[in-house]
Amino acid sequence: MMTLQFPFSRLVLASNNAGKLKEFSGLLAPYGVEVLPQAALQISEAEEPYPTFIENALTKARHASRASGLPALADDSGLCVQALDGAPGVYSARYAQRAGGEKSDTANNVHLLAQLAGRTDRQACYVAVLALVRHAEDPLPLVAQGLWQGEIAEVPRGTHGFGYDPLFSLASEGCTAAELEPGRKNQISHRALAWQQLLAQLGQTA
Ligand SMILES: O=P(O)(O)OP(=O)(O)OP(=O)(O)OC[C@H]1O[C@@H](n2cnc3c(O)ncnc32)[C@H](O)[C@@H]1O
Ligand SMILES: [Mg+2]
Repeated sequence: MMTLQFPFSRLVLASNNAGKLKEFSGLLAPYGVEVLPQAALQISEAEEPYPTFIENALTKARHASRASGLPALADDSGLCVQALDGAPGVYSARYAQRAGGEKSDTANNVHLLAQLAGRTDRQACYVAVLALVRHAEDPLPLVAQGLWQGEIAEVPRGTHGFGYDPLFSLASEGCTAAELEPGRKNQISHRALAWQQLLAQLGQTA
């Protein structure tokens, strides 16, 4: 295990997604940094109005840092499906809601399957963009991205993970992301890859 000195001992995790929080607690565990989910500090959810992951990630990080006075790490992520011209993309959390349905993982999965009905071209990519700001006005945030290629299954399988994981099928693993052990997902996911990129940058700047 690489030992690494963080330039700070505490940070706010600028997310309200329980699945992400669980994955980040695993990813950050070895580094001895105290991680505070923003809800624990009564920080409101930031607006995510932008068309790119990076803009939304930075906005979430700055919002949490401004409210807490602490460094903040944000993740803006989503699923990009080739046959749907990259949708749901930055709207992944709000996919069914934007079509008049409810805001839930189940509704999003049902909507995605409906959009792909009859399609055999089912390639997709998970994207995660991380932004780490040392303070709210940080002019030089650390930014990293990770991509994870898969295919959208015909039926959901598996109970681990969150979001679109039951539909995200991995040829190399022979299962969906929701059938992977959480530790395995945290080695190979878009979020894990982005985190490794961020760590490399921290190594350079610490
Ligand atoms: O903004 P925060 O508070 O972090 O939580 P969120 O769920 O709204 O997060 P995003 O705005 O980044 O939307 C990302 C959506 O993309 C999907 N997603 C991202 N990463 C995923 C993963 O590892 N597994 C399954 N679905 C994922 C899932 O539907 C998320 O709700
Ligand atoms: Mg969000």
